[in-house]
Amino acid sequence: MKLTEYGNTSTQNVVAGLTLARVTALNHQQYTIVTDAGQFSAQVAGRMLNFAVGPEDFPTVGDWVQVRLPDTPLDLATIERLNVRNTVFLRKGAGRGHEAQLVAANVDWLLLCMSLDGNFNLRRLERYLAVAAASGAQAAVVLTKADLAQELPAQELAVQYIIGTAPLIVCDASRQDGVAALAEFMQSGLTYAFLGSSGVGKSTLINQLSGEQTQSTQAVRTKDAHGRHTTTSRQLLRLGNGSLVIDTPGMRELGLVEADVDATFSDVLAFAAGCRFSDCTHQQEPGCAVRQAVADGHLDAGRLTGYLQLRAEQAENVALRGKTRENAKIDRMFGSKKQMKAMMKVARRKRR
Ligand SMILES: Nc1nc2c(ncn2[C@@H]2O[C@H](COP(=O)(O)OP(=O)(O)OP(=O)(O)O)[C@@H](O)[C@H]2O)c(=O)[nH]1
Ligand SMILES: [Zn+2]
Repeated sequence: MKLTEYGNTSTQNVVAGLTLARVTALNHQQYTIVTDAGQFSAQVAGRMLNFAVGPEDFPTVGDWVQVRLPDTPLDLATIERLNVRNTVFLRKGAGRGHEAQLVAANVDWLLLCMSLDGNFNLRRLERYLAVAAASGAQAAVVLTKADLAQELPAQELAVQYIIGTAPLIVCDASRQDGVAALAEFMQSGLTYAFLGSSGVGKSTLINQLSGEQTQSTQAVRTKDAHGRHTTTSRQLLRLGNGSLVIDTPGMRELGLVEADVDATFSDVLAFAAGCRFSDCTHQQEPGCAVRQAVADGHLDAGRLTGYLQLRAEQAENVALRGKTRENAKIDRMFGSKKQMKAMMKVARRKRR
Protein backbone atom coordinates (compact mmCIF):
# COMPACT_ATOMS: atom_id res chain seq x y z
CA MET A 1 0.00 0.00 0.00
CA LYS A 2 1.16 3.54 -0.78
CA LEU A 3 -0.10 6.47 1.23
CA THR A 4 -0.36 8.52 -1.97
CA GLU A 5 -3.23 6.24 -2.95
CA TYR A 6 -5.13 7.83 -0.10
CA GLY A 7 -5.23 11.34 -1.49
CA ASN A 8 -3.01 14.30 -2.15
CA THR A 9 -0.64 13.93 0.74
CA SER A 10 -0.51 16.81 3.18
CA THR A 11 2.57 18.98 2.56
CA GLN A 12 3.09 19.84 6.21
CA ASN A 13 6.48 18.84 7.65
CA VAL A 14 6.54 15.62 9.59
CA VAL A 15 8.26 15.77 12.96
CA ALA A 16 11.31 13.49 13.37
CA GLY A 17 10.28 10.12 14.75
CA LEU A 18 6.68 10.48 13.58
CA THR A 19 5.01 9.07 10.46
CA LEU A 20 2.44 10.68 8.19
CA ALA A 21 -0.93 8.93 8.13
CA ARG A 22 -4.51 9.44 7.02
CA VAL A 23 -7.44 8.65 9.27
CA THR A 24 -9.67 6.19 7.43
CA ALA A 25 -12.13 5.19 10.13
CA LEU A 26 -13.48 6.32 13.45
CA ASN A 27 -15.67 4.20 15.66
CA HIS A 28 -16.20 5.04 19.31
CA GLN A 29 -12.90 6.91 19.68
CA GLN A 30 -11.03 4.06 18.02
CA TYR A 31 -9.21 5.24 14.93
CA THR A 32 -7.96 3.38 11.91
CA ILE A 33 -5.12 5.00 10.01
CA VAL A 34 -3.13 4.18 6.90
CA THR A 35 0.57 4.85 6.49
CA ASP A 36 3.17 3.77 3.95
CA ALA A 37 3.86 0.93 6.39
CA GLY A 38 0.27 -0.30 6.28
CA GLN A 39 -2.90 0.03 8.28
CA PHE A 40 -3.03 0.43 12.07
CA SER A 41 -5.51 0.95 14.84
CA ALA A 42 -4.69 4.15 16.66
CA GLN A 43 -5.49 6.25 19.68
CA VAL A 44 -5.02 9.92 20.38
CA ALA A 45 -1.98 10.88 22.49
CA GLY A 46 -2.77 12.00 26.03
CA ARG A 47 -0.98 15.26 25.32
CA MET A 48 -3.48 16.00 22.52
CA LEU A 49 -6.42 15.17 24.78
CA ASN A 50 -5.15 17.59 27.41
CA PHE A 51 -4.91 20.51 25.03
CA ALA A 52 -8.14 19.86 23.18
CA VAL A 53 -10.67 22.64 23.69
CA GLY A 54 -13.41 21.63 21.29
CA PRO A 55 -14.29 18.80 18.93
CA GLU A 56 -12.31 20.50 16.17
CA ASP A 57 -9.12 19.65 18.05
CA PHE A 58 -9.70 15.92 17.61
CA PRO A 59 -8.86 14.00 14.47
CA THR A 60 -11.72 12.85 12.31
CA VAL A 61 -12.08 10.72 9.21
CA GLY A 62 -10.10 12.22 6.33
CA ASP A 63 -7.60 13.99 8.56
CA TRP A 64 -3.89 13.90 7.91
CA VAL A 65 -2.11 13.13 11.15
CA GLN A 66 1.39 12.40 12.44
CA VAL A 67 1.66 9.20 14.40
CA ARG A 68 4.11 7.22 16.44
CA LEU A 69 4.07 3.68 15.09
CA PRO A 70 3.91 0.78 17.55
CA ASP A 71 6.70 -1.78 17.92
CA THR A 72 4.44 -4.57 16.69
CA PRO A 73 1.65 -4.14 14.11
CA LEU A 74 -0.89 -5.51 16.58
CA ASP A 75 -0.36 -2.67 19.02
CA LEU A 76 -1.96 0.74 18.76
CA ALA A 77 -0.32 3.62 16.95
CA THR A 78 -0.47 6.96 18.74
CA ILE A 79 -1.73 10.07 16.98
CA GLU A 80 0.60 12.85 18.13
CA ARG A 81 -0.27 15.66 15.75
CA LEU A 82 -3.12 16.87 13.61
CA ASN A 83 -2.10 18.50 10.34
CA VAL A 84 -3.82 21.67 9.19
CA ARG A 85 -7.05 20.86 7.36
CA ASN A 86 -7.89 22.01 3.86
CA THR A 87 -11.59 21.67 4.49
CA VAL A 88 -13.75 20.58 7.37
CA PHE A 89 -17.39 19.67 7.54
CA LEU A 90 -19.24 20.27 10.80
CA ARG A 91 -22.74 19.62 11.89
CA LYS A 92 -24.62 20.45 15.03
CA GLY A 93 -24.54 17.51 17.42
CA ALA A 94 -27.69 15.50 17.83
CA GLY A 95 -29.94 16.33 20.75
CA ARG A 96 -30.10 19.55 22.71
CA GLY A 97 -26.39 20.22 22.92
CA HIS A 98 -25.00 22.89 20.64
CA GLU A 99 -21.60 21.26 20.38
CA ALA A 100 -20.35 21.08 16.86
CA GLN A 101 -19.64 17.62 15.56
CA LEU A 102 -16.93 16.96 13.04
CA VAL A 103 -18.16 14.88 10.16
CA ALA A 104 -15.19 14.76 7.82
CA ALA A 105 -11.97 16.59 6.99
CA ASN A 106 -9.98 17.26 3.84
CA VAL A 107 -12.93 16.54 1.60
CA ASP A 108 -12.59 17.82 -1.97
CA TRP A 109 -16.24 17.34 -2.93
CA LEU A 110 -19.33 17.14 -0.80
CA LEU A 111 -21.93 15.06 -2.59
CA LEU A 112 -25.25 16.36 -1.32
CA CYS A 113 -27.69 13.52 -1.73
CA MET A 114 -31.43 13.93 -1.94
CA SER A 115 -33.90 11.36 -3.16
CA LEU A 116 -36.52 12.10 -5.79
CA ASP A 117 -39.29 10.35 -3.86
CA GLY A 118 -41.21 11.78 -0.89
CA ASN A 119 -37.94 12.95 0.67
CA PHE A 120 -37.47 15.59 -2.04
CA ASN A 121 -37.32 19.00 -0.37
CA LEU A 122 -35.78 22.12 -1.87
CA ARG A 123 -35.59 23.91 1.48
CA ARG A 124 -33.47 21.09 2.88
CA LEU A 125 -31.21 21.25 -0.15
CA GLU A 126 -30.65 24.97 0.52
CA ARG A 127 -29.64 24.08 4.06
CA TYR A 128 -27.08 21.55 2.83
CA LEU A 129 -25.74 24.03 0.29
CA ALA A 130 -25.29 26.72 2.96
CA VAL A 131 -23.32 24.34 5.16
CA ALA A 132 -21.30 23.10 2.18
CA ALA A 133 -20.48 26.67 1.14
CA ALA A 134 -18.78 27.27 4.49
CA SER A 135 -16.86 23.99 4.49
CA GLY A 136 -14.25 24.95 1.93
CA ALA A 137 -15.11 21.89 -0.15
CA GLN A 138 -16.88 22.04 -3.51
CA ALA A 139 -20.45 20.83 -3.63
CA ALA A 140 -22.26 18.68 -6.16
CA VAL A 141 -25.85 17.52 -5.87
CA VAL A 142 -26.77 13.88 -6.33
CA LEU A 143 -30.45 13.17 -6.86
CA THR A 144 -31.17 9.54 -5.99
CA LYS A 145 -34.00 7.08 -6.66
CA ALA A 146 -34.84 8.53 -10.07
CA ASP A 147 -37.09 5.49 -10.61
CA LEU A 148 -39.41 6.85 -7.92
CA ALA A 149 -39.54 10.43 -9.24
CA GLN A 150 -43.02 11.79 -9.89
CA GLU A 151 -41.97 14.63 -12.19
CA LEU A 152 -38.28 14.27 -12.90
CA PRO A 153 -37.77 17.12 -15.44
CA ALA A 154 -39.49 19.68 -13.22
CA GLN A 155 -37.59 18.48 -10.16
CA GLU A 156 -34.29 18.70 -12.02
CA LEU A 157 -35.07 22.23 -13.17
CA ALA A 158 -35.99 23.36 -9.66
CA VAL A 159 -32.77 21.91 -8.26
CA GLN A 160 -30.65 23.40 -11.02
CA TYR A 161 -32.09 26.85 -10.31
CA ILE A 162 -31.08 26.57 -6.65
CA ILE A 163 -27.60 25.17 -7.15
CA GLY A 164 -26.59 27.44 -10.02
CA THR A 165 -23.41 26.18 -11.64
CA ALA A 166 -22.77 23.29 -9.22
CA PRO A 167 -22.80 19.86 -10.89
CA LEU A 168 -26.03 17.89 -10.78
CA ILE A 169 -25.97 14.11 -11.07
CA VAL A 170 -29.10 11.96 -11.27
CA CYS A 171 -28.89 8.32 -10.13
CA ASP A 172 -31.18 5.34 -10.20
CA ALA A 173 -29.59 2.55 -8.20
CA SER A 174 -32.36 0.16 -9.19
CA ARG A 175 -30.86 0.03 -12.70
CA GLN A 176 -27.67 -1.75 -13.68
CA ASP A 177 -25.87 1.38 -14.90
CA GLY A 178 -27.74 3.75 -12.61
CA VAL A 179 -24.61 5.17 -11.02
CA ALA A 180 -22.48 5.41 -14.14
CA ALA A 181 -22.70 9.21 -14.27
CA LEU A 182 -21.54 9.44 -10.69
CA ALA A 183 -18.65 7.02 -11.28
CA GLU A 184 -17.56 9.14 -14.21
CA PHE A 185 -17.72 12.32 -12.15
CA MET A 186 -15.46 10.98 -9.40
CA GLN A 187 -11.72 11.39 -9.98
CA SER A 188 -8.81 9.34 -8.74
CA GLY A 189 -7.02 10.79 -5.70
CA LEU A 190 -9.84 13.14 -4.68
CA THR A 191 -11.94 12.71 -1.55
CA TYR A 192 -15.73 12.70 -1.71
CA ALA A 193 -18.15 12.73 1.21
CA PHE A 194 -21.74 11.65 0.76
CA LEU A 195 -24.17 13.69 2.81
CA GLY A 196 -27.89 13.39 3.06
CA SER A 197 -30.84 12.30 5.13
CA SER A 198 -31.02 8.77 6.38
CA GLY A 199 -32.40 6.42 3.76
CA VAL A 200 -31.78 8.51 0.64
CA GLY A 201 -29.55 5.75 -0.68
CA LYS A 202 -26.00 6.84 0.12
CA SER A 203 -24.78 3.40 1.12
CA THR A 204 -26.46 1.83 -1.87
CA LEU A 205 -24.59 4.22 -4.19
CA ILE A 206 -21.29 3.58 -2.46
CA ASN A 207 -21.77 -0.17 -2.64
CA GLN A 208 -22.55 0.01 -6.34
CA LEU A 209 -19.56 2.27 -6.97
CA SER A 210 -17.21 -0.03 -5.11
CA GLY A 211 -18.59 -3.32 -6.38
CA GLU A 212 -16.95 -6.23 -4.64
CA GLN A 213 -13.77 -4.35 -3.88
CA THR A 214 -14.59 -3.09 -0.42
CA GLN A 215 -16.09 -6.21 1.09
CA SER A 216 -13.38 -6.40 3.71
CA THR A 217 -13.54 -2.74 4.58
CA GLN A 218 -17.32 -2.40 4.59
CA ALA A 219 -18.56 0.22 7.04
CA VAL A 220 -19.66 -1.18 10.36
CA ARG A 221 -23.43 -1.47 10.40
CA THR A 222 -25.58 -2.12 13.38
CA LYS A 223 -29.30 -2.39 13.82
CA ASP A 224 -30.92 0.48 15.62
CA ALA A 225 -33.92 0.22 17.89
CA HIS A 226 -36.30 0.08 14.97
CA GLY A 227 -34.45 -2.77 13.37
CA ARG A 228 -33.32 -0.64 10.46
CA HIS A 229 -29.80 -0.73 9.16
CA THR A 230 -28.05 2.52 9.78
CA THR A 231 -24.54 3.71 9.11
CA THR A 232 -23.09 4.24 12.56
CA SER A 233 -19.40 4.78 11.98
CA ARG A 234 -17.59 6.75 9.39
CA GLN A 235 -15.14 5.25 7.01
CA LEU A 236 -12.97 6.36 4.15
CA LEU A 237 -12.94 3.84 1.34
CA ARG A 238 -10.82 3.63 -1.75
CA LEU A 239 -12.82 2.81 -4.86
CA GLY A 240 -11.55 0.80 -7.79
CA ASN A 241 -11.12 3.98 -9.84
CA GLY A 242 -8.84 5.45 -7.17
CA SER A 243 -11.26 7.96 -5.75
CA LEU A 244 -11.77 8.14 -1.99
CA VAL A 245 -15.18 8.07 -0.43
CA ILE A 246 -16.47 8.94 3.01
CA ASP A 247 -19.85 7.60 4.01
CA THR A 248 -21.41 9.67 6.77
CA PRO A 249 -24.15 8.67 9.16
CA GLY A 250 -27.56 9.62 7.84
CA MET A 251 -28.91 12.74 9.40
CA ARG A 252 -32.44 13.34 10.45
CA GLU A 253 -31.75 17.03 10.41
CA LEU A 254 -28.65 19.00 9.49
CA GLY A 255 -28.19 21.71 12.09
CA LEU A 256 -26.28 24.76 10.97
CA VAL A 257 -22.93 25.25 12.62
CA GLU A 258 -20.73 26.94 10.10
CA ALA A 259 -22.89 28.05 7.22
CA ASP A 260 -22.72 30.59 4.42
CA VAL A 261 -26.35 31.40 3.85
CA ASP A 262 -25.76 34.39 1.59
CA ALA A 263 -23.63 32.33 -0.79
CA THR A 264 -26.64 30.11 -1.40
CA PHE A 265 -29.15 32.88 -2.10
CA SER A 266 -27.60 35.17 -4.68
CA ASP A 267 -31.02 35.64 -6.29
CA VAL A 268 -32.56 36.94 -3.05
CA LEU A 269 -29.55 39.17 -2.41
CA ALA A 270 -29.75 40.63 -5.89
CA PHE A 271 -33.32 41.79 -5.21
CA ALA A 272 -32.37 42.92 -1.68
CA ALA A 273 -30.03 45.50 -3.17
CA GLY A 274 -33.16 47.39 -4.19
CA CYS A 275 -34.77 47.53 -0.74
CA ARG A 276 -35.41 51.02 0.69
CA PHE A 277 -33.56 50.22 3.92
CA SER A 278 -30.07 48.78 3.68
CA ASP A 279 -30.74 46.66 6.78
CA CYS A 280 -34.15 45.49 5.52
CA THR A 281 -35.19 42.16 7.03
CA HIS A 282 -37.61 41.56 4.14
CA GLN A 283 -40.45 40.90 6.54
CA GLN A 284 -42.59 44.01 7.05
CA GLU A 285 -40.56 47.04 6.03
CA PRO A 286 -42.02 49.36 3.39
CA GLY A 287 -40.16 49.48 0.10
CA CYS A 288 -38.91 45.90 0.37
CA ALA A 289 -37.78 44.88 -3.10
CA VAL A 290 -37.57 41.22 -2.16
CA ARG A 291 -41.21 40.94 -1.11
CA GLN A 292 -42.12 42.97 -4.17
CA ALA A 293 -40.25 40.47 -6.35
CA VAL A 294 -42.26 37.65 -4.78
CA ALA A 295 -45.52 39.58 -5.33
CA ASP A 296 -44.56 40.21 -8.96
CA GLY A 297 -43.72 36.55 -9.51
CA HIS A 298 -40.04 37.22 -10.14
CA LEU A 299 -38.94 35.30 -7.05
CA ASP A 300 -40.34 32.05 -5.71
CA ALA A 301 -41.92 32.60 -2.29
CA GLY A 302 -40.22 29.41 -1.08
CA ARG A 303 -36.83 30.98 -1.71
CA LEU A 304 -37.62 33.88 0.60
CA THR A 305 -38.99 31.51 3.26
CA GLY A 306 -35.88 29.34 3.04
CA TYR A 307 -33.59 32.36 3.22
CA LEU A 308 -35.30 33.90 6.24
CA GLN A 309 -35.39 30.58 8.09
CA LEU A 310 -31.69 29.85 7.57
CA ARG A 311 -30.68 33.42 8.37
CA ALA A 312 -32.60 33.32 11.66
CA GLU A 313 -31.07 29.98 12.57
CA GLN A 314 -27.60 31.21 11.74
CA ALA A 315 -28.01 34.33 13.88
CA GLU A 316 -29.18 32.24 16.81
CA ASN A 317 -26.19 29.95 16.38
CA VAL A 318 -23.65 32.74 16.31
CA ALA A 319 -25.05 34.03 19.61
CA LEU A 320 -25.04 30.57 21.17
CA ARG A 321 -21.56 29.84 19.99
CA GLY A 322 -20.24 33.02 21.58
CA LYS A 323 -21.68 31.89 24.88
CA THR A 324 -20.30 28.36 24.59
CA ARG A 325 -16.87 29.73 23.78
CA GLU A 326 -16.94 32.07 26.73
CA ASN A 327 -17.84 29.21 29.07
CA ALA A 328 -15.08 27.02 27.65
CA LYS A 329 -12.59 29.82 28.28
CA ILE A 330 -13.76 30.20 31.86
CA ASP A 331 -13.47 26.46 32.41
CA ARG A 332 -9.98 26.43 31.01
CA MET A 333 -8.80 29.33 33.15
CA PHE A 334 -10.60 28.60 36.39
CA GLY A 335 -11.83 25.01 36.21
CA SER A 336 -15.47 26.08 36.37
CA LYS A 337 -17.72 29.11 36.64
CA LYS A 338 -18.18 28.39 40.34
CA GLN A 339 -14.45 28.41 40.93
CA MET A 340 -14.10 31.60 38.96
CA LYS A 341 -16.67 33.29 41.18
CA ALA A 342 -14.93 32.02 44.32
CA MET A 343 -11.59 33.33 43.08
CA MET A 344 -13.09 36.70 42.19
CA LYS A 345 -14.57 36.91 45.67
CA VAL A 346 -11.16 36.30 47.22
CA ALA A 347 -9.57 38.84 44.92
CA ARG A 348 -12.17 41.47 45.82
CA ARG A 349 -11.64 40.84 49.51
CA LYS A 350 -7.87 41.24 49.08
CA ARG A 351 -8.36 44.54 47.27
CA ARG A 352 -10.33 46.00 50.12
N1 LIG B 1 -36.28 2.39 -5.67
C1 LIG B 1 -35.05 2.69 -5.31
N2 LIG B 1 -34.66 2.36 -4.05
C2 LIG B 1 -33.41 2.68 -3.66
C3 LIG B 1 -32.50 3.31 -4.55
N3 LIG B 1 -31.35 3.52 -3.89
C4 LIG B 1 -31.52 3.03 -2.63
N4 LIG B 1 -32.77 2.50 -2.49
C5 LIG B 1 -33.31 1.88 -1.27
O1 LIG B 1 -33.44 2.85 -0.23
C6 LIG B 1 -33.19 2.29 1.06
C7 LIG B 1 -32.16 3.09 1.83
O2 LIG B 1 -30.92 3.00 1.16
P1 LIG B 1 -29.51 3.18 1.91
O3 LIG B 1 -28.46 3.10 0.86
O4 LIG B 1 -29.40 2.29 3.08
O5 LIG B 1 -29.65 4.68 2.43
P2 LIG B 1 -28.57 5.55 3.25
O6 LIG B 1 -28.69 6.93 2.71
O7 LIG B 1 -27.23 4.94 3.19
O8 LIG B 1 -29.14 5.49 4.73
P3 LIG B 1 -28.34 5.70 6.12
O9 LIG B 1 -27.29 4.66 6.19
O10 LIG B 1 -29.41 5.57 7.16
O11 LIG B 1 -27.77 7.08 6.07
C8 LIG B 1 -32.80 0.84 0.80
O12 LIG B 1 -33.92 0.02 1.00
C9 LIG B 1 -32.40 0.84 -0.68
O13 LIG B 1 -32.59 -0.40 -1.27
C10 LIG B 1 -32.96 3.63 -5.89
O14 LIG B 1 -32.27 4.21 -6.73
N5 LIG B 1 -34.23 3.28 -6.20
ZN1 LIG C 1 -36.29 43.91 1.89
